[in-house]
Amino acid sequence: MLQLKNVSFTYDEPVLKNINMNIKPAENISIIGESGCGKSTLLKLIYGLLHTEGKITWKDKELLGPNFNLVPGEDFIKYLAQDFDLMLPLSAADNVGKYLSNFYPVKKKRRIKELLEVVEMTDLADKKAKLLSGGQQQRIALARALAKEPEILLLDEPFSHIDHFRKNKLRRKLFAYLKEQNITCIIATHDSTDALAFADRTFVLKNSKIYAQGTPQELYEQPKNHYVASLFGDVNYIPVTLLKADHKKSDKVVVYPHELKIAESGIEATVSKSYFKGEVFLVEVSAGNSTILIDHHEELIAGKKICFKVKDGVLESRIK
Ligand SMILES: Nc1ncnc2c1ncn2[C@@H]1O[C@H](COP(=O)(O)OP(=O)(O)OP(=O)(O)O)[C@@H](O)[C@H]1O
Repeated sequence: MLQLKNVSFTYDEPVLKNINMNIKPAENISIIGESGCGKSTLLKLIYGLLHTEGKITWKDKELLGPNFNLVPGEDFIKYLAQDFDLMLPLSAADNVGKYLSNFYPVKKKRRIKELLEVVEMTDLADKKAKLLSGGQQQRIALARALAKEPEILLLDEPFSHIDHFRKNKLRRKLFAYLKEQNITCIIATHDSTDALAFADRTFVLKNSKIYAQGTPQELYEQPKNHYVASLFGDVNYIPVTLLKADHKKSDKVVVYPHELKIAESGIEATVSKSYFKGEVFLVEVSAGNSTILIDHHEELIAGKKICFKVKDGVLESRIK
């Protein structure tokens, strides 16, 4: 178990205050939150680059941090920072094998080949790192982080430079590999797909604290509020009275665009814009004083009068 007890950190101002987490071996955790909320700082504290007031333990052994370790960082943890820190004159393969022992050359070669396959870089194994694109460098840095079979892998925005086409396949491959190898992984991310599809649990950071936590499904389906829901993409925050005329309180409710449907009757609205999203159009409408986003199968022209409804069961599950 990786345990964080009252982990706090201050640069000029407090960035993290009393963070508590219990993470099981082989769990995949995502940390999400707006830019500057302290995600990278938390990874640096766990790795041992920064010293914390609180206590961090792995399998009941305290990780003492940089004030006690001559070389900051723990051997059994690999930390992939946002700058990948590759040896640019070396080839992709040599970068992956950089920290592997030369004592068993056949084993080393096999390991490099295996990792290049995980990150789909086999074809570029001999190319110098300085000649690789940003996304290719990032994939090599990922493979290098995995090379010495860490017990814990800390990833800071690991797919930020990788194109969409490759990202989804790479993510599926990487996270399957981590589960297979029982590697505990904590990923700091802006990308809701990392948090939704691949994490066992997600922590939301805000105002220096853990603001919400749960399985991705719990956080998405029952978001604590608009802030948490908006980390997963477009979301509406609608006065309940607009959706339910007999509602007495002045509260608002989170409704995702796919939870609304354009119908023959319902709440009256005027279309202001349609955005092409691939599978659907995101239709922006105004109703009362609210601007609302609705997923719809076809484009609607600005000025068109429509009616919409909330899909069955959504309001009942969100209104307390
Ligand atoms: N070396 C530093 N000295 C002073 N302040 C810092 C330093 N590094 C980070 N900060 C500040 O600490 C806060 C948290 O930074 P951190 O990089 O952990 O956020 P983050 O959530 O990872 O952001 P992003 O998503 O943009 O990478 C920010 O306000 C940042 O400006």
